[in-house]
Amino acid sequence: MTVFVVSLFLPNTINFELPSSTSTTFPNRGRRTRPAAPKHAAARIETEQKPSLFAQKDITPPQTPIADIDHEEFFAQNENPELRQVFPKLNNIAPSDPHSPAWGSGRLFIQPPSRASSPPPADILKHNKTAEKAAALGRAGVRQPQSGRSVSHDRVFAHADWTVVPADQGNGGLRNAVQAAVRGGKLNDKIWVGTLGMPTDALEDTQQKQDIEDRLATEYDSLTVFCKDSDFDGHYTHYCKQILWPVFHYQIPDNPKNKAYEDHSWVYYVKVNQAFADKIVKNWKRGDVIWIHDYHLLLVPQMVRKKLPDAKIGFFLHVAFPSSEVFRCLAVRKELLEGMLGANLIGFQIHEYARHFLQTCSRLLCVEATNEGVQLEDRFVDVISLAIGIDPVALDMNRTDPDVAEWMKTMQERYRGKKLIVGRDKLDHVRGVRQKLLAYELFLNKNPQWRDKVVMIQVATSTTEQSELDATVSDIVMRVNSSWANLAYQPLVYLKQDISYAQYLALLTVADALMIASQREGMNLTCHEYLFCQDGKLEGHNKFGSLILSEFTGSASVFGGNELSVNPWDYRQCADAIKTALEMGDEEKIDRWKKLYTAVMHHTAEHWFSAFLQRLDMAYDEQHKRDTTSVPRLSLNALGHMYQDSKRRLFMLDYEGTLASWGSPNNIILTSPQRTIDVLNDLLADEKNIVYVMSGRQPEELDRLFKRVPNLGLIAENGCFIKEFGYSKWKEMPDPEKMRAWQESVEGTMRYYQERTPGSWIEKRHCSLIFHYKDADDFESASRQAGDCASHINDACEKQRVRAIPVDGAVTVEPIDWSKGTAAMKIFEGLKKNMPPNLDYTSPIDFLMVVGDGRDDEVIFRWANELDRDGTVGAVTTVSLGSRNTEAGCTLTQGVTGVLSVLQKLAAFA
Ligand SMILES: O=P(O)(O)OC[C@H]1O[C@H](O[C@H]2O[C@H](CO)[C@@H](O)[C@H](O)[C@H]2O)[C@H](O)[C@@H](O)[C@@H]1O
Repeated sequence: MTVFVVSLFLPNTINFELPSSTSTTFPNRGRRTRPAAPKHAAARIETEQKPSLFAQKDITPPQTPIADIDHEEFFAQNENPELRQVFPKLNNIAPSDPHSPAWGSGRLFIQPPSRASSPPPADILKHNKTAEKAAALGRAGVRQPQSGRSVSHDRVFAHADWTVVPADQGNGGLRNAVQAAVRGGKLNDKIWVGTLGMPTDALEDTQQKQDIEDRLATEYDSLTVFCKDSDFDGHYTHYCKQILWPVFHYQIPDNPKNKAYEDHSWVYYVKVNQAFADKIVKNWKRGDVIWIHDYHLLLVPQMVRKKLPDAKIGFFLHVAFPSSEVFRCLAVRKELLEGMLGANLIGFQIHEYARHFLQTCSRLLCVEATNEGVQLEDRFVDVISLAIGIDPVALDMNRTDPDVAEWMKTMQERYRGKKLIVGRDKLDHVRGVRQKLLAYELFLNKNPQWRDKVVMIQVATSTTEQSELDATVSDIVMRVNSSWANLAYQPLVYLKQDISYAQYLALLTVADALMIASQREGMNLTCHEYLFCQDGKLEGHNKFGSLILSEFTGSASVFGGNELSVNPWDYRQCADAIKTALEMGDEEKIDRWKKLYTAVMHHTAEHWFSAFLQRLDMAYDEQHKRDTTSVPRLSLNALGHMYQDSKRRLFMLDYEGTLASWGSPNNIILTSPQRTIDVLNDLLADEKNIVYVMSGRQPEELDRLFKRVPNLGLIAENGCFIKEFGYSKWKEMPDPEKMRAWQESVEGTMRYYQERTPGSWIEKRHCSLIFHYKDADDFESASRQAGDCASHINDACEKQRVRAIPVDGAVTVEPIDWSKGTAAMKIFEGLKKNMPPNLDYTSPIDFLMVVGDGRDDEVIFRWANELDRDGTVGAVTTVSLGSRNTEAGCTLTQGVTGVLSVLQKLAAFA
């Protein structure tokens, strides 16, 4: 079995070697802030290629979860010279949050320039004459020549030498997790699927391109997805960065500059997602696992599902998932949700994002969402939260590099006698660098005693041009320094460029506090790496520094309040937190750090990786068990034998959709077809048979329907009322007072939505309320209202023990504590104690048949299967109609007619 790890960027990219005279003319030749990459490429690849060293050399792999692991013991066990060979060089791994540089812009490597221009405006895209029209308007949309390059010029790349190097963009957390899983023996066979993260039009139709693809496939376990430069630019720079990234991080599009309402770059998002799906489909073999990552590829799960209905697909969202109120601003919200729902398992970093997703599906798609996942018409999609973490083993190795020690020494000398507050963040609005600096300024203003004694070092990496933010931040930096600096002291060191990995580790180790002020962030692994580096293991260090962390990061949910939690919008609170961090006594510092460190060591990258795949296996098996294509057909022959061999039989039969076709819900005088009445009477003619009919309808309706079937047992309103077999009185299961109480409040809410949905109506039953919108004038908008209505009721009514369930064209609100399952249980218990008056023998039930067609029948299938499993009933048959996934033991595809004819045949055996 191979695991396809699908992520926008491959862990490797290409570095070209051009004659120096030529290369200088290419804008992509970036400033080298790190040593030449190829040297490290080889080392990194070695790490990736090696099979589990733990497995090879009898080194004890860390068990997951490793919360209780003793730190000393853990590293002592893994301190092995062999292991060091796996991490021979620093810079083999990057920070877990590496901050990708802008695509196609000045970078570390020599790569072709992009031939993309900005995506054309929406009105241009609608027409075929794109080029002419754009040219006539003199607007972007046709490929414009750009300075420093030309199409013929960049062909030089097609003949240049090249090497594979570790990419400087992408998800470092994911890469480290894959590496840790390989090392830990949890992942034997993997294939990365992704792009090179560089423009590739210049390589079009060349042998070079083929060679690169082949080399990556054979030597680096990587399938390369090639897209046109303009497609990738539209996808990544535009749709991902300008629409999805801000919206997923709550940058609500309420200003005219925001692009969330426009969708011209959507077509590129679709194209790139499709290119990924095609690549996967082409290479997938039965048994392979597909694990797709992050917001760049939200449509891929469904695109793959369309072609490979049986594939095992997982999806993990690394960034935050916003509340439904924010998500609904996206023009293509349904497509995005449906794209994700192509997976078998969807993972989020924390519970809050998973809950938002479930709520959003319920509201916008009007589907049933439970705590476990989303019930679609024909499939269930599991939803979990599982926080990613860092790889302590690799980090431990890498920090012993002499460069780290060197940098630590330099910094200690430079900042002797000063407390250091550090940070490394991407410079965009979401990461809150501005708020952080303002808080620091306030802290210095309020605490003169600290001036001269504290330095904040802020590294700000920039991915896209954010000139306004850039200017604001620079102003603050200047203001702080001009207010409080002197010849020997600079309170704020601001580096608007990335630093080497050695400097990064040194910075985290010598710091007294780390401050993260993200307005939103999926997780934030920088603070995990910081806590790890603060363990005092490096010579001369015994830090246990404080962590000031925005409450809006995923990591805050993992740390359980042991950090100094701040709201980055509350500058006063942030300034106070800085003071607290600097003045905290050792005892409290160590106590907090220990708890935080335990959390870091519990949520490791390796644990995350293997736990997700385990959950995916479980979800897939469970979903497939229920898939009707793998559920056998009912065998009449076997059923007949069981029927004849039994002494006392119980039938539990659903009514609408099973014994009769669905009637109109507002048809007051509902009648049962004669054939149904006859079949039931035939069954009841055999005194060994006890027959119950179950329905969501009210007792009065069922009385009317079955007045010509004496002795029939009835379950009304999905289990809230029972009329026992052979009796004539109904028993109401719930307390009628309680029912009245919740109905009163829920009806008000329902009425609100109903009034806004022309053509909808409310049906009131004794124990349930139903909002019908099947015949609404505008079905689309009605289903949105219905989704909101369901979600509103579910949020408000948990205490009243009722739930709203979206069903086909309606939302049903009913009590949680009563169902067909609870009714069946009660009836069965009763049968053990009391004999129905017309039966004069005492044999226990040895034949049980349950037939149903709806989701509400699943509880009773489950109940009956349990009686089968524990041997309470000798012969149990559970039958589901239709094609929805089910827990029933077998299926019947001929609908109501099929059910009636099977029952008729059984009755004839008497
Ligand atoms: O900038 P992108 O190329 O679009 O990628 C977005 C970010 O992805 C990674 O961060 C996300 O995943 C991390 C690990 O799960 C998580 O800690 C972080 O909160 C997420 O935003 C990557 O680490 C960042 O550098 C990218 O900017």
